[in-house]
Amino acid sequence: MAPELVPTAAKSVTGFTKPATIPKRAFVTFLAGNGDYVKGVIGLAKGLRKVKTAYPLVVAVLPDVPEEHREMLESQGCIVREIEPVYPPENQTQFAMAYYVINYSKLRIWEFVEYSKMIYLDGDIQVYENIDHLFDLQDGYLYGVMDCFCEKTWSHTPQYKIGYCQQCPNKVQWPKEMGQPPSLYFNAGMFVFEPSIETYHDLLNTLQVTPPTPFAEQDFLNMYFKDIYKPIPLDYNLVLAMLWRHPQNVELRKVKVVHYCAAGSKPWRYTGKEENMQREDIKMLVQKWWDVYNDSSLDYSKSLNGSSETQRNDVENEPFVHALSEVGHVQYVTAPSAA
Ligand SMILES: O=c1ccn([C@@H]2O[C@H](COP(=O)(O)OP(=O)(O)O)[C@@H](O)[C@H]2O)c(=O)[nH]1
Ligand SMILES: OC[C@H]1O[C@H](O[C@@H]2[C@@H](O)[C@H](O)[C@@H](O)[C@H](O)[C@@H]2O)[C@H](O)[C@@H](O)[C@H]1O
Ligand SMILES: [Mn+2]
Repeated sequence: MAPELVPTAAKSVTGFTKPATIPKRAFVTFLAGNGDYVKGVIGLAKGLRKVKTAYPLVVAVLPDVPEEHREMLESQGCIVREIEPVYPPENQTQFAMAYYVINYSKLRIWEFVEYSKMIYLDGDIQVYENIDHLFDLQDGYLYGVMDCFCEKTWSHTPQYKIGYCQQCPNKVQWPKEMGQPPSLYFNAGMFVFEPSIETYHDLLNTLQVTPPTPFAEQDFLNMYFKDIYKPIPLDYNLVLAMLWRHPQNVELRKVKVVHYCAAGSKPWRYTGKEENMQREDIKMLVQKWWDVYNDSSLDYSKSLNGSSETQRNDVENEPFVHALSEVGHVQYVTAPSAA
């Protein structure tokens, strides 16, 4: 039985004691529809448990996610939060994928202000090594991994047309007559951010006056956060196309997070028929995803050894303890457990 941790209240400058404000952190993902993406989110929940994260996974669900799927997520220890859809202004845009229009609803996560810092992860992402340290990145910035412009999905862009990609900026020089090269651009399948009501309202207001573009909310987020976006290494969000577009940039053994976004690579839909899907590295990564998804020892109820009540308290305490230690000036004293 873990020793009871008795946090002493933080001493404030006025000498009055007040409960330490506990900065809460969480991972957050997004789920829409009644289809098979719920498998992606369940896999993500089990993967985060396997790497022993100290933080919970919040799932922002659209109203069309059925009760059965919500219960499956709760039984895997997820915190399910219903959000209202967000639609872009009336438009004739041809999105790179027609369903991208629902991805604007991701913007609702800026409203989750009970959390001081969150890491957003798409449902088609898996975490294979602990990335909790990303929560300690300096506040005031949005962190994400630079995307690649070389897939056909980018064929509508000037950079694709001239063969320019930020992943190899020296291969094709950006022609002066085309003005400035594109700003650094992150893949919106994974990013570290700080929820904020002011930012949330400004995002929604700005969206309503911003003509939609092919990569939907990903384009919009890159435009909105252009001045505070900071790139982090691709080990934190391997966009699979990097394996064949920029293999020189990838050291697979160092990769901590894999993003199954290449056409045909969603593990729960994998047939191996699409281009690049017969590659040995793709087959290995798809199998790796299934190994986590099928590992019953990672199920929420089974991962709590001892009495689930006691262990659940410890599990629930972990973020609490972690958060307390974050606050820095809080000293806590271990005391013999009551039992
Ligand atoms: O039918 C859908 C389509 C998308 N999504 C969510 O929206 C994210 C972004 O879509 P997707 O990952 O398919 O885009 P990609 O990264 O492949 O471009 C997914 O990961 C899911 O979290 C969903 O829940 N249901
Ligand atoms: O709604 C737009 C989506 O745009 C991004 O996916 C793209 C992007 O990664 C391209 O670079 C790839 O070529 C493409 O395959 C992939 O689908 C995000 O992963 C997703 O979360 C979401 O924001
Ligand atoms: Mn994705």
